[in-house]
Amino acid sequence: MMSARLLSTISRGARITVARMSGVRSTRVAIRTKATADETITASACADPSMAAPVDPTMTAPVPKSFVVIPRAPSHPVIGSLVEFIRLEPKNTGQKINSAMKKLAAKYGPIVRVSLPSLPTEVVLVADADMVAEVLRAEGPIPRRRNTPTWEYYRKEKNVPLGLVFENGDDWKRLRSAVQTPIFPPKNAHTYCPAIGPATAQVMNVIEDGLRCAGPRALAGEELFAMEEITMRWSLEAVTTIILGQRLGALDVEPNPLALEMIRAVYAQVVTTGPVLLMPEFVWRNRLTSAAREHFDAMQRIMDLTNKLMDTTLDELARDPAKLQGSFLGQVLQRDTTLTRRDLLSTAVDLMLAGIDTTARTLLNTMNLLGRYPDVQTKLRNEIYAIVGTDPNAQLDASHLAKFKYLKNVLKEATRMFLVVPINTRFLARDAIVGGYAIPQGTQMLLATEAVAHSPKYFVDPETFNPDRWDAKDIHPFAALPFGFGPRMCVGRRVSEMEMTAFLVHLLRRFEIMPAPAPEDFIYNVLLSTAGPMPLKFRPLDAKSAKGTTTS
Ligand code: HEM
Repeated sequence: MMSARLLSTISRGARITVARMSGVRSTRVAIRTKATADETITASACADPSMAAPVDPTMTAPVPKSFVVIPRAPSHPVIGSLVEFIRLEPKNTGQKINSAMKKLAAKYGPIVRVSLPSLPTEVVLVADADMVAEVLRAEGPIPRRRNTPTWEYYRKEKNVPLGLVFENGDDWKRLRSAVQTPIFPPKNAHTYCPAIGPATAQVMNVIEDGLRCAGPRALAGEELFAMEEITMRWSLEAVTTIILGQRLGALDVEPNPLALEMIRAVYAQVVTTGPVLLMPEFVWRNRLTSAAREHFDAMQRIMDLTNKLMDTTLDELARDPAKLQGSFLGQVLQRDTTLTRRDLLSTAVDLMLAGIDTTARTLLNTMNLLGRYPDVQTKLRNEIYAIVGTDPNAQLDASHLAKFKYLKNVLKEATRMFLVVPINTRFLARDAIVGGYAIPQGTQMLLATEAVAHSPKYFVDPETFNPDRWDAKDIHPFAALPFGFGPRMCVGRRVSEMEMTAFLVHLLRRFEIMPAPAPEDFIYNVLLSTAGPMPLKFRPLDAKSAKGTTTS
């Protein structure tokens, strides 16, 4: 067991050298991305030339076209292609960059050169699954993503490592290696399932109480019910339980003020990022606008709050090392690692920051879709009844998770239709041919993953919510990448899927989601979200309907 002394040393900020424990083999963690069968095939097919189509030696390969003839969006000094963005998305351009990019690809073609005010060099936007594949095949073993300049600036100023999300190169690999095994493989992600059971049961009571307070029409499912804050509180509670092994009290009748402050800070950080990044650097560096001040203030609060929570966990683990098994942080500390206290802090901040809003927003959207597609909802509920039982208090456990088939399709389809991260980035690790153009190593590529996932080229009737489409075997493997791809794929993917499964399993045994309109508008502030509250209506299921299929 890890000694209490070592743990208390960690909590005081010393460097962890070799955390050797009896019974635990001290192996470094290899990064593998065997995420799902289809991804495994894709990844190996990319790497293994023997799997490529046979080449006819008499045919000469077409000569790639030069980089400079790639269509180019008009650009001006300092402001880059901003004028063109405004032309394409005149209203609220700063929060519609993803949509402007979609329109840019429709106007100039699926590969286009763009200049952004916040970037020193031109970037290449691709909005085609084959081209996305070509880019990702050239990402190399340590893929590099663009980081957010304000985040980098802030962390350097505070002497905190850039962290898992924003670090690049060997420093990223070191962090990713340390966290990969405790969180990424489904088998390990699923071990956190029982831990979030109580919070998930509790949030159902919060919803029912909320409906009752809102009045008889809300309780009858006839009135819209605001779920944003409740879903965020649950998501925060679940992530904190998983990452730090702590119940925060975000769902209590009198929620822990710390939890509410965290939610507010995460929200402020997310909504200010887009507008701040459109400002020239000297403006945000000197905090010359209220958005810039709010942005840095939010980062500070997230860091302080996570630091406080982490201290509690480390003290607790120092007192009772048996608790190491229960949380992600404990699991990380059980391995042979050279992570410092600052590394742990930046990792915990990143996991919280990347894990709260993403999961909550995806769930809000999934609930809206299930309300609008009652047949899908009924089929899903029946699968849940068959696997977990009709008793709404029966707990989900890890053994149930592998049995869901339709629920997996529902989540695949919901995340295809609503990519909370609608654009991804990569720097090419080598010279590559993308869309027939020769693109030099180091070029920054923007992957318009949302545009691709909504393209009729890859999905018949793409705006229809059709989970059954995922039974087909011929879906382009790079057409829907809501969690990214390769060694840099979302490290929280399996945890997030497990969390969303738990939420839906509890929700659909307690409530019927009633039809409500589709969200009118979406905005993009680092994450994609609805411009207003997500339209949702719920009705508690009565005992009769809980016995079998329901209809609206
Ligand atoms: C529906 C929920 C989620 C979605 C759609 C999502 C999506 C993504 C995407 C697209 C990326 C970039 C991947 C790439 O570049 O290839 C990413 C990275 C990341 N996500 Fe998630 N995510 C979700 C939930 C979570 C959760 C719950 C956590 C933590 C518990 C998390 C932690 C991270 C981290 C740390 C990274 C950076 C990984 C790295 O660069 O090595 N995410 N996520």
